[in-house]
Amino acid sequence: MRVTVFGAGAIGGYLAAKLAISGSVDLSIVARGAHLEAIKADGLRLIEDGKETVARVKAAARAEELGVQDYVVLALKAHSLAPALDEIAPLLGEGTAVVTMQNGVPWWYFYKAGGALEGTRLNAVDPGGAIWQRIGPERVIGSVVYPAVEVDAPGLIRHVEGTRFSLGEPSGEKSERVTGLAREMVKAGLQAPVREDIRSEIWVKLWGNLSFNPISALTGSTLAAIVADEATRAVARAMMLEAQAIGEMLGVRFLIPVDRRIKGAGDVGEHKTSMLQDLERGRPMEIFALVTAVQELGRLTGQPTPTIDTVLALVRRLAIERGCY
Ligand SMILES: NC(=O)C1=CN([C@@H]2O[C@H](COP(=O)(O)OP(=O)(O)OC[C@H]3O[C@@H](n4cnc5c(N)ncnc54)[C@H](OP(=O)(O)O)[C@@H]3O)[C@@H](O)[C@H]2O)C=CC1
Ligand SMILES: CC(C)(CO)C(=O)C(=O)O
Repeated sequence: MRVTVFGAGAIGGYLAAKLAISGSVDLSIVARGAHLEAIKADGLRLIEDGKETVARVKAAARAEELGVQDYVVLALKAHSLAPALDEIAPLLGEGTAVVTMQNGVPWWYFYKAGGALEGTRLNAVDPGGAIWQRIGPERVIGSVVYPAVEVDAPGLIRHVEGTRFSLGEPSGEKSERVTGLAREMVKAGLQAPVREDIRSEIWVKLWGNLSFNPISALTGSTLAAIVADEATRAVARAMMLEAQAIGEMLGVRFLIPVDRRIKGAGDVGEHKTSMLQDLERGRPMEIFALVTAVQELGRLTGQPTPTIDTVLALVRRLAIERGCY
């Protein structure tokens, strides 16, 4: 099985290191800059449970060096996908499956979703429908990524916690391609449950990201602090209820109550969300996939989003001012 991880940063680097150490797939990565140079020189280094392991991986700057794959895992940030389409293309052949590992609303959301919006392209995550057209939603295996991972230095991945990558076909089918990939991930020591309704799980993760991430960026607060403060908790809750109404219009089942989801976020503790970390590092924030796309879904379903609109206006402005938009 030929697998390329495109964008082997924190999440992609973790997945690639685990698969490479397990050794049962023909694994390669596409990376760039100092990170790529370090991996080529010293291997992909993974710190997990306090122990460092070095994974020897085939690493390339250009996909042409690797050729057509059985699976391509897109582990870029959501806003990096469209600019990378030309670079991804050489990896795709007739039967190549593409696993999307971005947080937020995926660009393929309305592929095989059924209902009146079937086939709708989401401008917030796929401007002009270019990703839909160039990659093709029929290749997609969706995922929800739970591990927390960081890149500590070029070539050095630090796993913080969690091993679960839920997988699912947009159609809900338990196809050979999704179960085959799940088997390899499990062999590598990861949890890879195959879901029949991956969209509902995407929404439960998104529920926290669409609210806590921008609020943390705006306030500089950790998850625990946002939840402990009655006023910021109320803002997050209002955003989540607006999102829930949208999701339910789209047939999503929210299997946990909103207050339990809020408590779960608070229990993560003194953790800075990825959006706050990106802001502090001067990197682009995933506003489009986590917030703007939900606003767009609100417009498409006719659901009002007053709190989401307000927080989005503020965080967008902040991102522009700081060069992180
Ligand atoms: N990190 C985490 O703990 C979690 C992350 N996620 C989600 O996973 C996704 C990936 O996040 P994360 O791993 O943190 O992001 P990272 O920024 O760590 O990794 C993305 C990698 O892709 C590289 N990249 C971007 N464009 C290209 C390109 N054209 N060619 C080659 N490499 C490229 C980046 O390089 P460069 O640095 O040079 O831009 C970077 O190394 C996001 O959607 C995030 O929200 C979900 C759960 C947890
Ligand atoms: C920590 C958490 C769960 C915040 O909602 C997250 O996924 C992120 O920081 O992007």
